[in-house]
Amino acid sequence: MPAIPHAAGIDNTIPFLREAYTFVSRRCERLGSDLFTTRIMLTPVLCMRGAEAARVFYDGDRFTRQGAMPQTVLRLLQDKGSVQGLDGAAHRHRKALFMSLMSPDGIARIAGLLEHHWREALPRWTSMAEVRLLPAIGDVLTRTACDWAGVPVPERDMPTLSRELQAMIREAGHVRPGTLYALALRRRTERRMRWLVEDVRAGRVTPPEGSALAAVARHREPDGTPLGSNAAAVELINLLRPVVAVNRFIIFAALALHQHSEWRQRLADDEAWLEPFVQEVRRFYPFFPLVGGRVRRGFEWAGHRFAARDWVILDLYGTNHDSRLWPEPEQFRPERFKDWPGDPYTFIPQGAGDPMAGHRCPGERMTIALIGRAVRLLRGMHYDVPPQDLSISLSNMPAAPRSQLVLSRVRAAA
Ligand code: HEM
Repeated sequence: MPAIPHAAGIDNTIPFLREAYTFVSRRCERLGSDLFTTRIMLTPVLCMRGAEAARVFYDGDRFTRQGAMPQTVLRLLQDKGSVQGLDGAAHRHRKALFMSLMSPDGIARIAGLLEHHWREALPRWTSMAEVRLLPAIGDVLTRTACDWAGVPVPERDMPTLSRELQAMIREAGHVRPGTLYALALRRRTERRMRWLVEDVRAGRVTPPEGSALAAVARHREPDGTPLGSNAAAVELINLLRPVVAVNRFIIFAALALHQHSEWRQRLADDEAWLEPFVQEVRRFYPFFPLVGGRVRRGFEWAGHRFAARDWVILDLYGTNHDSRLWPEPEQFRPERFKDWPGDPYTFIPQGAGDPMAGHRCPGERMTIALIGRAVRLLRGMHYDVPPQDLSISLSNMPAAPRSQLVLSRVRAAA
């Protein structure tokens, strides 16, 4: 069996944290291999990238997410009892709950709610000297997500909830004092959601029919017992938080409209460019750098023996920037998505494979719809982009322009 190359260094934790989005692909290039072994946090890990690696990682039940992420990331992004921690039939049963909420009607409704809350925020933005777009869109999306999910939140609590949800996303890639603060905030959000589920079950709150709150509160485990209220709270947050996280893609879309301004006109001339533009935003800009898994049962692939409990990392960002799959990957070119056949293993910003069967993100169509609606709303606004630091550090997970994209002189189009 040919040996898999080993990356230089006894332990690569510090380079991993420093290089973040480019850690895996740099070493793949250097070693001339799509797989290599190393140590991170003193633990042996196999890193891989590319379409074939994505297929192995996502097809079948080879990998579990249990024990595959640092505790802080796990607690901020998914937490115990969530769909991500389940495997096999139990996972598919819970996943069906998420997929049932992603109907074309449900997605059209959330895009309409985004527009409603965006237009509601616009008069405030026009009265401000400057609007910092990342948190401003985070606030709009918090309202959108709660409305869509049927989660009632008193107006006075909205800013706090928005701060809590945004902190979970911002701190997930770090271990620093802010991370502990975000964890404490998360506990508060979990309590709020647990009480809400208990209120629904006790008949004190009636959720809108067909809403996410109704579906989660009424969900039953495969053995017919109701989902525990802690797990229900975690799953509700698993619907709210990622909707708010779409603010990062929306500011990347705004940045693309600013830096590739010819696309404003092309989008105005032909609406058919909207989806290719959104897809290129999701490919080009950095969001989830990678996903981790642990081998469930031993298997062999590419001449390598994967033993049970082996830790494996799949490079999402590197696969989306693999020049064999995406020629000139560092060019922003929506044209590449014009007649794209939709391969589920080459373009993987939200995971790969079949979302019904594996851990691929259930919210991908929703994400595309939200970014698309936001692009239309941005095109319908006038604003200036004053001088600021728009650079994006690929060492910082999750990435964003350093300035968080500041707009000035915001006004609605005539
Ligand atoms: C902001 C854009 C988003 C990004 C970058 C993103 C990214 C991802 C990725 C990479 C995974 C796969 C993790 C794995 O393989 O273990 C995932 C899973 C997941 N995402 Fe998303 N996501 C986004 C939006 C959404 C939305 C809008 C929702 C729901 C409203 C959502 C809910 C979930 C859930 C529940 C899972 C776990 C699925 C499972 O384990 O089967 N995400 N997401």
